[in-house]
Amino acid sequence: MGDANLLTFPARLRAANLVRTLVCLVVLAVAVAVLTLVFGRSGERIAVQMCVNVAAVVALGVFCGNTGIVSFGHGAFMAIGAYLSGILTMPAGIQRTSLPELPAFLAGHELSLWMALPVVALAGLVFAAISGTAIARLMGASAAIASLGLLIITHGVAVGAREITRGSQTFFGVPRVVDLSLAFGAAVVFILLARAYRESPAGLFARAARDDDAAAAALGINPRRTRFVSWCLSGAMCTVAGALYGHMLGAFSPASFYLSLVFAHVAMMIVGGMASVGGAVTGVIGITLLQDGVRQFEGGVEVFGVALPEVFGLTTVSLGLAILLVIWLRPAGLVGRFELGPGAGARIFDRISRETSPAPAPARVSEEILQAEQLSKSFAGVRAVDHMTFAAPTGRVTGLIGPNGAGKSTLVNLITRQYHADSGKTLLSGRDLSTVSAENVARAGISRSFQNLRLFQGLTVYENVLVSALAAGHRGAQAAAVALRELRAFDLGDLAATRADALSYGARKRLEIARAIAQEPVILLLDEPAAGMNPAETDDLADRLMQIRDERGIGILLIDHDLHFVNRLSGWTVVMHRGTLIAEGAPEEVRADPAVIEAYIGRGRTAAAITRTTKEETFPQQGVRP
Ligand SMILES: Nc1ncnc2c1ncn2[C@@H]1O[C@H](COP(=O)(O)OP(=O)(O)OP(=O)(O)O)[C@@H](O)[C@H]1O
Repeated sequence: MGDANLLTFPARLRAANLVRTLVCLVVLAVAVAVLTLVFGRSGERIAVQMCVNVAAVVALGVFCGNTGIVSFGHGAFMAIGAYLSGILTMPAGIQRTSLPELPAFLAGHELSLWMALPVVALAGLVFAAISGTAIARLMGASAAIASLGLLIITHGVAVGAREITRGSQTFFGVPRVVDLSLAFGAAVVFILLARAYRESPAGLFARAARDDDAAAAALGINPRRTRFVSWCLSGAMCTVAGALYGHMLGAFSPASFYLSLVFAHVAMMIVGGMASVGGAVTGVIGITLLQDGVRQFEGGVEVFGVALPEVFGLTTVSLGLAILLVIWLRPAGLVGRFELGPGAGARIFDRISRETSPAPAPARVSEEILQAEQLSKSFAGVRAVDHMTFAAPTGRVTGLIGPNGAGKSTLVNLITRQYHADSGKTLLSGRDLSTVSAENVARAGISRSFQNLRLFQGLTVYENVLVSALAAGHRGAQAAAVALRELRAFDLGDLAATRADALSYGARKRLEIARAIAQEPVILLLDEPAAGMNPAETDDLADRLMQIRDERGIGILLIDHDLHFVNRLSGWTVVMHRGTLIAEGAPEEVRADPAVIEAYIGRGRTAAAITRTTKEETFPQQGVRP
């Protein structure tokens, strides 16, 4: 990508996102049109149900797609929406007979659906905020199981609260006011909302934390908060979808929102592809057509004169088979991670693209100093860091070297609070960072790269850097401009639209540093940035880092096994061995220090050997730890 292309990239990305949204809407409109035009009244009924399901599954995807956690709890929100809206809109006469013991504050409102929906959404939001405080603390399978627990509890309460829900009996008298235009309109609004959230800073933070919790925290993003926000929005939307579902059915019971509905919705989301809104839409359309097609056969039909028997449960079995097949053949779902690329968007929307100029280099940082004081950390008897004290000021590259297992990475993890120190302190210009969270260390101005690459694999190169600029507090065009500046600084412009997991190793390394720098840190911690690079790439990286240090005045703590690389950059070298500081000083002094020579090479070798030594000679055992 040339410079001109890079400059229009943010605008083209916005255009591509607009195209993706339009594609979702057009696909849904075509499916609705085909159903109603080809199958008449029965097709219209299916289309209404399909649109309500699109709303529900898109709402479910707001949490699942952005956080990567499968939730089963959304049936609970739908039940709350359906019952609350049913009670608020029910004609008073019917309510008196069907719910004679309804608490007074709920009785006799007779609201229109439009008046009831905001109340329902608010109730969903409150319920989501309460349940979300627990669920957002969890990840993966634990969060999924907790959401299932929420569904089971809510179902139990719905069955038990007879005076409000009629228990397990049918709850009737809910005005059936959801027609095709309302259902389609709701689906459109939900798709727009979900797309807008996905591309917003909050949505991008959630997707970054989904891909790598620790790396997101190292940028100052609070992963729990991203899950909480996604859960709340998704919960409120699901409650509204539940209200629409209730007003579509007119009569329902707690079982209507229990396992079979939840299973169907999760199946739709997984079959279409959990990672995108388009996946949710595709899944609902595909499964709806499949279910309605199969249902024709469930009661027994005659095909070419052959009478097929009645097969009870055929629809559920076919749904299960569809899931198994898709998971087997396309684990990421039908739509998968495929999304219309920015290139295609650019062709359509080039004329509306506005150029973004890369941000100028930030002002030089003020003088600050990072200090570690007596930091210690043990792992099951291994003293990884032992009373380490050193300082890394701004405007200088401080080299941190030592043989394998010396404790360098552990030290960095202690500074960034990924590990908690057993004792000792970290101070940034006197401010104690030893008790703050990893996010707050990042916000204080310390950013890092990881020894074992931790990129946001599902995001593009541009998004990886953009998320860092957004986390640093930039917004809109300014965030885009900062991202462009760092992409240029690390020669990643050509790869802006490429997903991080498709990059070469050298480009991944550069991207991780570009992402850390986009945070505009005061101190940058680089853990083996040149590992795996060839000599030309290493030299190139050294040039880029020196330019950044000189232009911005930031301090760099540089760990690497390539001593030529470290010596070229650093003005001060700190040497660790077995968790302790064994030497520090100007690089040439340190090179001649007998303790350093002994730690690295053993007795009997000369200082000159260190300078001559290539990293392969010195560190034959250097490996990559998971
Ligand atoms: N999470 C962990 N759990 C248990 N032991 C650990 C952990 N992290 C580090 N260690 C141990 O602490 C010691 C120091 O490891 P560390 O990775 O900090 O060294 P290093 O100097 O960065 O090594 P290298 O140059 O090989 O990356 C080693 O003995 C290592 O096995």
